[in-house]
Amino acid sequence: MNRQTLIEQIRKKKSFLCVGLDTDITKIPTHLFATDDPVFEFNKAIIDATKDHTVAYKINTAFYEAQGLKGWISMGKTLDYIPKDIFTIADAKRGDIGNTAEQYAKTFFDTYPYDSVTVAPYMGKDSVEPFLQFPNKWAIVLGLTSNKGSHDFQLQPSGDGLLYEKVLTTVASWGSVDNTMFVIGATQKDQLERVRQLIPDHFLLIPGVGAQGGDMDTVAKTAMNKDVSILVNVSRAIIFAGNGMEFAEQAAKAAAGYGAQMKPYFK
Ligand SMILES: O=C(O)c1cc(=O)[nH]c(=O)n1[C@@H]1O[C@H](COP(=O)(O)O)[C@@H](O)[C@H]1O
Repeated sequence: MNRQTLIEQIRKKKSFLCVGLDTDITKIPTHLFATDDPVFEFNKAIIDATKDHTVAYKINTAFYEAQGLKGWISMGKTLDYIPKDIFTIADAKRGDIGNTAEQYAKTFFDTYPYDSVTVAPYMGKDSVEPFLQFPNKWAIVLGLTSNKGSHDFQLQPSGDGLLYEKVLTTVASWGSVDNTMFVIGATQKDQLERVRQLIPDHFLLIPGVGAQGGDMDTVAKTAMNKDVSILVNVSRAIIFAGNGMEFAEQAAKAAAGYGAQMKPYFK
């Protein structure tokens, strides 16, 4: 999906909600274990319940990889089930030397035809560039993450600024606003303004709202630009809003709640 189409989808739905399908098999409702693929049945119901409010789904591959072959099968079926007009993110946080990175890009752009994949830039340019070679595909590069560990390196001084600032401006020079997004944690509210000074036009994937305590309004007010250019991810607070027979209805309610919070930002 290209930038223009994504922006059109966001404006059409008056939403920048990304639902995270972090499907932890130990947390899905027990009645689903009567089916032959409980993880996929869970995801299918969540997608049906939330798709009207959602412009993107983010599949965190860790929860599927942990299940081995069956997990990869459930992931592939889930990706296939997501409506084609909704942006898809493989949250795989990949990064390696060039020839290996090419295999990762092939995995999440061809074998599993996601629109985008999250990438860790620690290994530098030759580890990110392979993800920038595919038309209408995106590298979503970790910039300033939502976790406490962001203070260990990302928020440390580097040259005349902070390390994450150098990452944003350097990585932004490797690609374009049409194939590079950045992960910026909603919990980093003091840095959001600085982020937009450095990268005013790039799409941002913003996790950390909901279970991690990030604030939707602060994010919207500070990070939205003329093309909106934000995808706010919510995983656990939506997909595990309930845990019984009514889990999908409760997920729908939670997604509608986040959707309602976004509406006022669309004139
Ligand atoms: O790359 C990510 O998606 C990510 C980056 C980051 O800095 N923080 C972060 O929470 N995430 C992911 O975003 C999701 C957040 O999940 P919830 O806290 O349940 O909404 C998880 O899949 C995380 O792996």
